Amino acid sequence: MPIIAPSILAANFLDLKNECQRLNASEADWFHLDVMDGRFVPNISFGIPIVEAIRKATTKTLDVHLMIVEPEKYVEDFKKAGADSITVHVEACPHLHRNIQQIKNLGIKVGVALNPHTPICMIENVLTDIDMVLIMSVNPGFGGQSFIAHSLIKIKELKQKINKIAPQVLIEVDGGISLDNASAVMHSGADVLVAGSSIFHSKSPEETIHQLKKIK
Ligand SMILES: O=C(CO)[C@H](O)[C@H](O)COP(=O)(O)O
Ligand SMILES: [Fe+2]
Repeated sequence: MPIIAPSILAANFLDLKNECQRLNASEADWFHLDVMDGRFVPNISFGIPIVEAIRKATTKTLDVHLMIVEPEKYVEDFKKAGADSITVHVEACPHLHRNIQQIKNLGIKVGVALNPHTPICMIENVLTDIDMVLIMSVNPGFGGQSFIAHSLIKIKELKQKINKIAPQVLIEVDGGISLDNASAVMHSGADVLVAGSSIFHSKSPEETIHQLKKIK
């Protein structure tokens, strides 16, 4: 059964309290929070105050996806704001091993994200140090983009590697996930499905989450 992580980026920001309450009452497992800085990615989303506010609105896991440069300057603040896990991008971290240790020392889970063009081998030497790998199945920066088909090959390759050396590491897939492709993503080896538009822009987000949850 997949872990379902709705991406708040696609929620109605004017009615965030209600959106959180709906997710609380749904089968959603995690809240996925996309933080964008306008430097690592060509878009700015939200930051620490929103994470803090959402923390007050749910007891579910807050899965913070940092699409920012120099994450080491902010991870402590995101932990204080209520993050249960922080994922940083390998492309934004020239000292990735150090960044991972810093997040682990905060006592929360740590993930590493890979852009669509970044090969799996870039994280091979830290796989045993982390809790999760996030495979970006769109170019980061925006919700509502189309799933990049090559991601399936990448998920399979990562799954094989993880099975061999770090079977406890979760594979999270993020970008363009819908009821049409979620089954293929799961069969390729995913554990966590992030979905923004396909949940929040559907007729019934609760029902879409329920259908995603049923995927084997
Ligand atoms: O990290 C992200 C974008 O950079 C988002 O999590 C992702 O795009 C989810 O939105 P959607 O399901 O609409 O593609
Ligand atoms: Fe994300």
